[in-house]
Amino acid sequence: MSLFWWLVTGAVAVLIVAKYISHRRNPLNKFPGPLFCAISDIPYAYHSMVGDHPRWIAALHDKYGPVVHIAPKELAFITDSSIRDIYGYRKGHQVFTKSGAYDAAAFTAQTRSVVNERDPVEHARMRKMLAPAFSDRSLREQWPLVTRVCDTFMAEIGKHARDRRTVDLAKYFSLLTFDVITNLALGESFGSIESGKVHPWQTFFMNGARAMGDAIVVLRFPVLKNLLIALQPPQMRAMIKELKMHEAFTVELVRKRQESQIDRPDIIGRILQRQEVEETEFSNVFIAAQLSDVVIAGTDTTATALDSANYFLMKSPEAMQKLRDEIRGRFKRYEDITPATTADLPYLNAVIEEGLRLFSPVAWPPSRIVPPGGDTVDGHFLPGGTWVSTGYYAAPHSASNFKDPYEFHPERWLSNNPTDNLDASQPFGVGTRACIGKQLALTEIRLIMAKLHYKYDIEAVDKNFDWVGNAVFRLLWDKPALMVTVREREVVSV
Ligand code: HEM
Repeated sequence: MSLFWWLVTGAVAVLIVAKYISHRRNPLNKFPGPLFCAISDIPYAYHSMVGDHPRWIAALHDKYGPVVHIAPKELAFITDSSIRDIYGYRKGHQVFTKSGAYDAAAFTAQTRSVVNERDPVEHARMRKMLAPAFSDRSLREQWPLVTRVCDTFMAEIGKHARDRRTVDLAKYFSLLTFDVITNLALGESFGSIESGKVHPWQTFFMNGARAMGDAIVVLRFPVLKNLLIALQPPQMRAMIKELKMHEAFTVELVRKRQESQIDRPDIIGRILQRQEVEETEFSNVFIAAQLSDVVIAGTDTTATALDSANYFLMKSPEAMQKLRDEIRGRFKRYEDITPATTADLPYLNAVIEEGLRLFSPVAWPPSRIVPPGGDTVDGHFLPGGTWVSTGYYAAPHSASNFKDPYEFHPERWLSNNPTDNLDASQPFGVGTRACIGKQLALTEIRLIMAKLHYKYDIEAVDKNFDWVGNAVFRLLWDKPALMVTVREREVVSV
């Protein structure tokens, strides 16, 4: 063997011994899980890269129980009490801050933003700045904007029905939620629905989110990270170029709006007003970073919720019929369907909850750090610095929380339910870092569902297609087409 191979073999041997020693000393070793996960981040990274991460975590819980050692310094949980311990407020306990994984979710190196800010005080400042845009009053003022976009979507779907063309509902939901959010967040209309095409800027956003998913993995391997920064392979250079274009484009939108003095009840308008209240001037790049978060966090998530609710309904004719009966029984005219009148449709709400439970749009385990000095999760004392999470996908798919966890039963959300632990499904998160757009998302979803199923009968083109099973997870879900036929129920004016 040459000297080179002796050196390589020696280096590998030293690495294995070092890993073994640190493994023996790791206090998390007492928790169950695969040995490879306990000594290396490789399994975590591998499942992130192949796109089955949420399913992998769920399978580990099925095998090892409610707490699993998923990476050397990281544990995953699935109980509702772990959700409260990790993400909620506990009197006398310190906050579990977001983990270093969130450093990957950076819009720019110049500033942090509401999603990736890890410091609780700074985050509270950002949340306060954004809160007025998501207040009940603000949302009420924004409904005409949302309703207009929803009606454009309905008219476009109607063209497919009249021409007897099939339609990719997943694509159209994505165009719809992008048009809604860019209208609200930035006061800009990109007309994606009318064009039937994904706007290049939406592609920037989606590519940006995927790049963040890859960066989350790379950050786990500091040597690899430094190597990539030093070598800058072509894909990375292209990605950085795209991120910079995205940044410049968003900052320019903010600049234009600052100068225009338009008074419009949208999210950017509320942020600009906030400057006057606080008597501070936020930089354009700071505002752009917050708005970019809102667009990334609010577009694909809402579209995924619409996709899954409709996919599962098309697989369950009985549930579909109950939903149609509820909506068509409640509304005499299409014009009567509004954000206010759709708030209290019990079956519709149950369908949405169940879709979110079965296919959580945020399916990545949102990790937090146990504070210095250590703290308990689910009754286990954990050393400070341990990364912990409750899987928004894994928890609702565990038979320890839900009966027949992989089956679509909206009824579980309707009446006293002794078999399911409904608190274990928290698709919008819990605590100070929970979703700021929850009310906006739910109202938008209810409005679209009610309008769609009032006016049209939709059916899957291929009734056996496993749409959920074919979705790949890369921070967001990469979803296959959801091909449907649409038939107009009756002549109703839009
Ligand atoms: C069905 C749709 C949605 C789901 C399931 C969802 C889910 C979530 C979850 C689970 C979190 C916490 C993530 C974490 O801890 O890492 C979150 C945070 C967030 N969401 Fe949503 N979201 C949805 C729609 C929206 C919409 C429509 C908006 C904005 C218009 C939005 C804006 C945000 C923001 C800004 C955060 C960060 C909050 C913070 O850290 O303070 N989301 N969302």
